Amino acid sequence: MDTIGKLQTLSSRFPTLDQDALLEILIVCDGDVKLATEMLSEQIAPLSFTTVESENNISEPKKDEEAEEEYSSCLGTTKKSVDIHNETGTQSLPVETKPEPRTVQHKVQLSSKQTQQPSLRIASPIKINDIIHSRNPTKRQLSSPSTTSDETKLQRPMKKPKPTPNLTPTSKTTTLYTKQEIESTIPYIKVFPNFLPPELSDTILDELLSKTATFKHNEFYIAGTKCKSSHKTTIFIDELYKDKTYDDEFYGSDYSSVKEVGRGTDRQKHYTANLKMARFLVEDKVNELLDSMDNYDPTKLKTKASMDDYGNKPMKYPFQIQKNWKAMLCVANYFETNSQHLDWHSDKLTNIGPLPIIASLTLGATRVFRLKKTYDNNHADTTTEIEGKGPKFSNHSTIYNIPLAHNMLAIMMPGCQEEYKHCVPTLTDSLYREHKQRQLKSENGPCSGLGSLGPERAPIAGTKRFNLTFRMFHPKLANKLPTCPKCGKNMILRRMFKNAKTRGYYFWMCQTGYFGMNCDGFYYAKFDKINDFDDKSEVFTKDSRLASRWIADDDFAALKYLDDDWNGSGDVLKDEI
Ligand SMILES: O=C(O)CCC(=O)C(=O)O
Ligand SMILES: [Fe+2]
Repeated sequence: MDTIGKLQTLSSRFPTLDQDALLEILIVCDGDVKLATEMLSEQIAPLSFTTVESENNISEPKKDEEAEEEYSSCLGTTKKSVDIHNETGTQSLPVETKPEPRTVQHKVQLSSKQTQQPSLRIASPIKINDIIHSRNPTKRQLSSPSTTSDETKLQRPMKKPKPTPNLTPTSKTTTLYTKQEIESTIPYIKVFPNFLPPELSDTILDELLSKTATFKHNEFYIAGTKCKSSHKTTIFIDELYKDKTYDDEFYGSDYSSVKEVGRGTDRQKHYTANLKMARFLVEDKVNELLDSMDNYDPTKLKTKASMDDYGNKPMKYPFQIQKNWKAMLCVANYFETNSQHLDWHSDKLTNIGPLPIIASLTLGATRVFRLKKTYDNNHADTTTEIEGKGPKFSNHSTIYNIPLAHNMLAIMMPGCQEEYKHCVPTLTDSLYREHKQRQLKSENGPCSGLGSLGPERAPIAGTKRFNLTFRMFHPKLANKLPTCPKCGKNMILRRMFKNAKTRGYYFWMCQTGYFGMNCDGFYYAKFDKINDFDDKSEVFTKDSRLASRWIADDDFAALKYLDDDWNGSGDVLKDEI
């Protein structure tokens, strides 16, 4: 059965859970529908519940508290339902977290064998209300017919409930509306509303609307199963770089089969004159940001550096591009309808290198861009035991929503791909309603320039939204990637993140291993010369003492282990994949 089929099976069994949540649990269960069903059943098996949603509920505006509740449940659905936890996860403005100033950590180290204690899985029961409130109109179409009636009783096979000795926290959801809120909460994001001259943004939008036929769905693999992305993409590339090798991640996929629909075909376009103009403005903005920081200087580095150690200017990170950032490539995403979405991911580093900058410009309808830390820094225990499957990684970090409006530039700065994952969720009716209400409340207020979901900012586009993601091929990685010492195939670049002891080490793994095949070819990444473009030394090594590591300044769990010895990949592949 393909993944879509598996999702449909799960959806018919658990019609109250949304597609993102089901997909995530399917991934956790390695594509095993039976296991996913068992896990979900364990949580809701003892329950017999009544769904109360009626057709009227979908279109009629709700009272504030109701909308708030549904909105936050809806936003939190992914995490909540995947981890099967029961908190409502509502968190409203103002944002309360203030990030630490960022600093640099660059560590080359030798250490003793790493040991990891798997922890026990602690599950909490689902609350019926959560299930009911997490329902949304989009899921309705995927639900079994019995759920579409006004009042339906769903009876699960009776199973003895498992004792729940401890409640594991769930993800909260917070929506960030203003530049100040966004940038002070997520230090790796910079936003610039109304970025392009208005005529240019409208002209490019027109141009893209006339090119929609060149956008295609991406194909990718989950647990060995071929899937098709819900949204579509196309590629604009600088003529100068059209022959560069780049891997399939630019198509939203890691898998080589996508090459056939991608490189060298009608999906690869040259920048048009207007896009070139936008590109240059984006480059100028990124370089302005880079120029406002000091270049990385290891001599200034202390055990734990902080921005203040260098005066007022923050220092760039060690392996990031230090200057002259170029938007050589633009992967354009196209969301035609509100239900088209992009699942949780971090953009792959293979060609763009460690600590990359990705600048994304939204044109057309406003959609929510969602971010969440890649690991859970508030809970030391990031693994849970899944029966018969060993320890699994879990993450209850806050989910942040950023509504991206027409002509808004969002720059993912160095560290964003390493520390956060992101997605564009389906725009449900409830999510839309909630944002409309907030927009009305804040008209002429501090959020007036931001946060209006839907087509209002660019009526011509209707629900259509384009997102241009500008990227730079890393000069050291664009032409020459390491090949697998075992099978000779290409390798992909990743960073360890699941375990605080090893978090931050970059490594190369055989791309076939990533797709569940046998090859476990592995190198550490060696980036000490990555910004010396004349240097010809390799960017990989077998010697763990030369391995390159970057740890975020607020990652105290990992910083604690900074000086520990660690000498080997050990079970890295098993742990990290
Ligand atoms: O559409 C967006 O805002 C995000 C696009 C994205 O994450 C990607 O292209 O990798
Ligand atoms: Fe992305």
